[in-house]
Amino acid sequence: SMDTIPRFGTETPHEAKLAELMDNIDAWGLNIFDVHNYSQSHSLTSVMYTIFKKRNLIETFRISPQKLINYLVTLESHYLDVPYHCSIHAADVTQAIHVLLLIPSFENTFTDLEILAALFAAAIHDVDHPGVTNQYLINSDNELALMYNDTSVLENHSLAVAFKLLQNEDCDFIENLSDEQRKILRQISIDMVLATDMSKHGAIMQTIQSFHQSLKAKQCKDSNSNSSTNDSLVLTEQKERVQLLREMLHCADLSNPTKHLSIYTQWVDRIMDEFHYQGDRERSAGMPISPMCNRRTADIEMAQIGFIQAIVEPLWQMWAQLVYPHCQQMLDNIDSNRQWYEYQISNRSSRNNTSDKTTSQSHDSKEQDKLKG
Ligand SMILES: COc1ccccc1COc1cc(C2=NN(C3CCCCCC3)C(=O)C2(C)C)ccc1OC
Ligand SMILES: [Zn+2]
Repeated sequence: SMDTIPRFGTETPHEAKLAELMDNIDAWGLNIFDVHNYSQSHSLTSVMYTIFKKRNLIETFRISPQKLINYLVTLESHYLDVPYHCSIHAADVTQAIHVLLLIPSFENTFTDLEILAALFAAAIHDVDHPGVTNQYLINSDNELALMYNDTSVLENHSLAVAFKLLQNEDCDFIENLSDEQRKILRQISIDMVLATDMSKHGAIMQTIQSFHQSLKAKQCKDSNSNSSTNDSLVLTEQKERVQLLREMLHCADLSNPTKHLSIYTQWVDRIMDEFHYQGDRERSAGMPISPMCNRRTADIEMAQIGFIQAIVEPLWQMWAQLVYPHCQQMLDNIDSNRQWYEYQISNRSSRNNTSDKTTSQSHDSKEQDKLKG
């Protein structure tokens, strides 16, 4: 008999709790760590399956639910158990791009196929990530660097692994797409995942500036012509729509500081664990230790303030301008989170001057509770 598919794609004794969490699938404040815990560590499968159902993609593309789940569970199992670049990060980025695609400005912008490709790209973008940077793979003569000639090594590898898994008959959930649709899905996914390579960040920032100016100019012209159009962006060229999707995935990938402090600090702990473990491997291999990867000298708060000021805030400010006022919550969270880290630093110095040494952890958590409000 057709064994029924569980409501969120995977069996869990906490289905009621998971249902409560999934009511927030469209919200920026979804707690992806709770989803991971209540889905028996299947956050990527349950988030993707819930989004596909909600967006009616299973009907639109005549997807076999069982093959979709087979693919998602297999993809999830090919994310490694590393602190940051694990399947929870993929689930987090996938849910983030789903929320960004819901912004009213994009109501009439993307085709169903482009939305399918964007969600697929987010889900696969870091699969089989070994928890070290491209530079480490290059410096350590890793076979992946050899395979991909030192160019976007991790990003090329994740794409290859993700598409390899699709060749499995039981996992080919896009079997009913036409050849043309499969070609477009593959083309958009490759473009978007390769754009998550941080070495491309500068180039993306360059194009965003000029691209958004041309879009705003276009938007004014359109709205003047017929006042009926709401603020939704209509882009005739697929190339332009893919440019937007590329930026959107990059924003989703760099969205940790745009989340509530209690979520953001968990991602900081995870990335520092991953970078420090890389630093340990570099130290024991006698390699130069990458910046911020040396657990003995790392200044976690300074690294976050630098990350926000140099990378995350400028990117999200440019993005928020295009979709104003729909991303103010992200900018507000970035600002309050940066202030919290600045407060930690200022507090650190005064704390060092006091005689009684309150343990930093309990002190911070008390501060954190105060800030939670
Ligand atoms: C430049 O920021 C940092 C440096 C060292 C320690 C910590 C930070 C700030 O914290 C984060 C950093 C990243 C990333 N940093 N980078 C790269 C790494 C190589 C250095 C040059 C460019 C940045 C990435 O590719 C990702 C996106 C994984 C992701 C989440 C973070 O915090 C939640
Ligand atoms: Zn990522």
